[in-house]
Amino acid sequence: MLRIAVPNKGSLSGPAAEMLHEAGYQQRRESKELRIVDPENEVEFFYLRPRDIAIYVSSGRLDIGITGRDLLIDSGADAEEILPLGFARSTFRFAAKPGTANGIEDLKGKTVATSYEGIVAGHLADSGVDASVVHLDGAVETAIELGVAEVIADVVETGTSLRNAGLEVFGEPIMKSEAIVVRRTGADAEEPKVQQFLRRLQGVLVARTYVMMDYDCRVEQLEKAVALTPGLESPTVSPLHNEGWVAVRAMVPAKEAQRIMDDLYSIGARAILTTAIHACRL
Ligand SMILES: Nc1ncnc2c1ncn2[C@@H]1O[C@H](COP(=O)(O)OP(=O)(O)OP(=O)(O)O)[C@@H](O)[C@H]1O
Ligand SMILES: O=P(O)(O)OC[C@H]1O[C@H](OP(=O)(O)OP(=O)(O)O)[C@H](O)[C@@H]1O
Ligand SMILES: [Mg+2]
Repeated sequence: MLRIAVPNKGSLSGPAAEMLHEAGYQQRRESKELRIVDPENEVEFFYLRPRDIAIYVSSGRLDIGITGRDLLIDSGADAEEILPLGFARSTFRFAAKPGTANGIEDLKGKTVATSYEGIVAGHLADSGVDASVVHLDGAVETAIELGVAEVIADVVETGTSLRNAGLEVFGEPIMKSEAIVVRRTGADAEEPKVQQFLRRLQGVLVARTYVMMDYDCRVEQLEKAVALTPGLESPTVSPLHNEGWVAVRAMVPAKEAQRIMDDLYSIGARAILTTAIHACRL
């Protein structure tokens, strides 16, 4: 049975459970459940704090985990990213009152408050900057107002929390993060049960980002049309009853579907349809 760590709280937990559900796995019905077994799929899910997941996975007691890239790096655990999942996207940045600092070099001798001490201390050391780091559990934006630090380093998504605290980001982004699947460093990623789990999640990612497009076009326009809709392998082309016409079917990125439909129409394609993909194995 594959043992999988899933975030029990915070920004990662809802979207992670939704993705696992879409991938056909049972999920807990009640937010206090700590573990569930899904016997049909031969997996067991452990609901853990997102920050602890890489540590459990690195111990080898759990096979796989879903966490944030920033949390993995912050933990320093012996685990590696094997699949990015495209949700809980954020950047990790320094911020301060306007006019305090323009770049990391201005942090010398200052105090930085953060919940991600591992990332910040590592980044300061790599940059050769000598600054103190104070660890806070959350709501670090308030640390400056209350005099605990001159600078903070925190997760930024929309920037609303920083604006509300009267703070501004400065310097280069320290890192970009999103939800990821982690595995113990050096563990056999080719293991069939692990591969099957990853294929299911990849299927969800593809179903979310692609649509199926069907259209009819004249044989003379086929090469131009196929250049617009190359598909993943190659489009399916079938003859129509009307001679000189073909039907084409290909997967296209959902974000580009409307533009591609306009372009196909302008080269003479007709009966252009898109349909959602519910599940897929590439
Ligand atoms: N506002 C946000 N937008 C996108 N991702 C976020 C946001 N806040 C946190 N994250 C991401 O979520 C992960 C942190 O999860 P965690 O549950 O520890 O914190 P949280 O979502 O801030 O929840 P809480 O602080 O309430 O416990 C990190 O990978 C981080 O990048
Ligand atoms: O750029 P934004 O869209 O405002 O999002 C970023 C904020 O979201 C998270 O905070 P959360 O609400 O989880 O509170 P916390 O600081 O206690 O973790 C994060 O720590 C930032 O404060
Ligand atoms: Mg938070």
